[in-house]
Amino acid sequence: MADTGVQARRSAVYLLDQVLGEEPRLMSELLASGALDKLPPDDRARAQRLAQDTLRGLERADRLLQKHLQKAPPLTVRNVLRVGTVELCQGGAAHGVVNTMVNLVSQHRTLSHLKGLTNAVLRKIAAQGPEAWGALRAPRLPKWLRGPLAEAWGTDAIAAMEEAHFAGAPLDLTAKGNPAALAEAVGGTLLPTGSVRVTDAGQVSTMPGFAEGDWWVQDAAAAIAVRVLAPKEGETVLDLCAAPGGKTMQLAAAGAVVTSVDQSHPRMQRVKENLTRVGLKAKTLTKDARAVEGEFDAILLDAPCSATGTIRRHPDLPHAKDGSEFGDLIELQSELIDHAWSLLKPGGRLVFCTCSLLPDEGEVQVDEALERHGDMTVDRAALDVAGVNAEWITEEGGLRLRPDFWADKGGMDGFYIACLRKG
Ligand SMILES: C[S@@+](CC[C@H](N)C(=O)[O-])C[C@H]1O[C@@H](n2cnc3c(N)ncnc32)[C@H](O)[C@@H]1O
Repeated sequence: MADTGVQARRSAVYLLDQVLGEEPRLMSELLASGALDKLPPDDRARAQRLAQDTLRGLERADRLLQKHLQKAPPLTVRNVLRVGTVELCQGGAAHGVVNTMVNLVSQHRTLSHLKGLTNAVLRKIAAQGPEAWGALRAPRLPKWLRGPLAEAWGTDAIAAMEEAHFAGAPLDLTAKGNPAALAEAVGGTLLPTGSVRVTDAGQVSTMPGFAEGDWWVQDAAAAIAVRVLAPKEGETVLDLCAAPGGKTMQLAAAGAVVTSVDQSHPRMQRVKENLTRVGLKAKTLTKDARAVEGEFDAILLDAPCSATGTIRRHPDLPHAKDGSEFGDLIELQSELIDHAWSLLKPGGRLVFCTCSLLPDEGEVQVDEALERHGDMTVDRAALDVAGVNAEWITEEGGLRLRPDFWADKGGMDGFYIACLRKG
């Protein structure tokens, strides 16, 4: 009889081979290019979860494994051992995990000779690993990222962020209507900022209200940007870099007349699908944000960035990236701010945000934009939003959100948000 866990584990190992390979790929890219499309939905979800759990616990797994390995086996076998170790240390049944992992290696075209090693190592892990696991530190970020973050926030803060990354993220929802009613319907908690948090959520599309379009998935920190912009009924609002459309939907739900722009065709398609599902309207444009014309009452710019604030959800990022493309992103962010500024009516407001933990993509961008634009001021009053803690407000008047904030509630994505007023 086929063990459904075999397919999911083989696919988890495949994902890890790609993320940790010589030409590292992001999991989101792999999934978008159909890497798991042949799997049934349950296996697909399980493969993703196993790969993500393994990436979150990679340092711990490697520490345990190194005691039992004289030299590093080929990457695929190392990843089989890593997935097995994480499963065993998180309470997986020893017999099932070890047998499946040994089978994966024995069925491999070129690595089958390593099945004995796989068996021996995982049996030792099954005996000693689970106890040792809990005593190990939360895995550290790689040096290329830990260095600049420690410089910006201090080593204690980085350690707290690493704890948050290791803990992963619950599911946050934004209600189209009443958030308290949504919290009750889905068995979630209403967060101070109005998002609804669900722990141990199952498949999103089977949750109450999904088919009816009552809500969409959106991290609580990401949802704050639109609350800072505070759209009013009938205002013209431009949402730049909008896909997959979480903020477009918030703006449209508030009654604004929304123009939603993203340069990616497939991602814009998702904005349209999302709007249809929730029954909201926005004008959608697929183009470079720097080519948009017109004049708007308010603009939201959720600029492309390092995404270092989303590591709780994307534990592949620190492994698949090395920071080399961040310089180009930082330059693009200032070009986007400048163009957005040219589209804003006098008296209008631009909310600039990034899901980044790097000040160069947040605080520094705003400081520099203020130097370039004599008619730009920071609107501190806009940060007076329910649930926003005064300690999160920065010197220049933006909001610095970090994954270690709300630790007792399950954390939040790292974000930077500032409201800039024209004239
Ligand atoms: C952080 S995501 C946006 C998330 C979105 N605002 C939401 O709330 O769902 C950044 C987006 O910027 C888009 N993008 C990157 N460069 C762009 C450009 N020059 N013009 C327009 N969109 C761009 C990417 O395709 C991506 O969808």
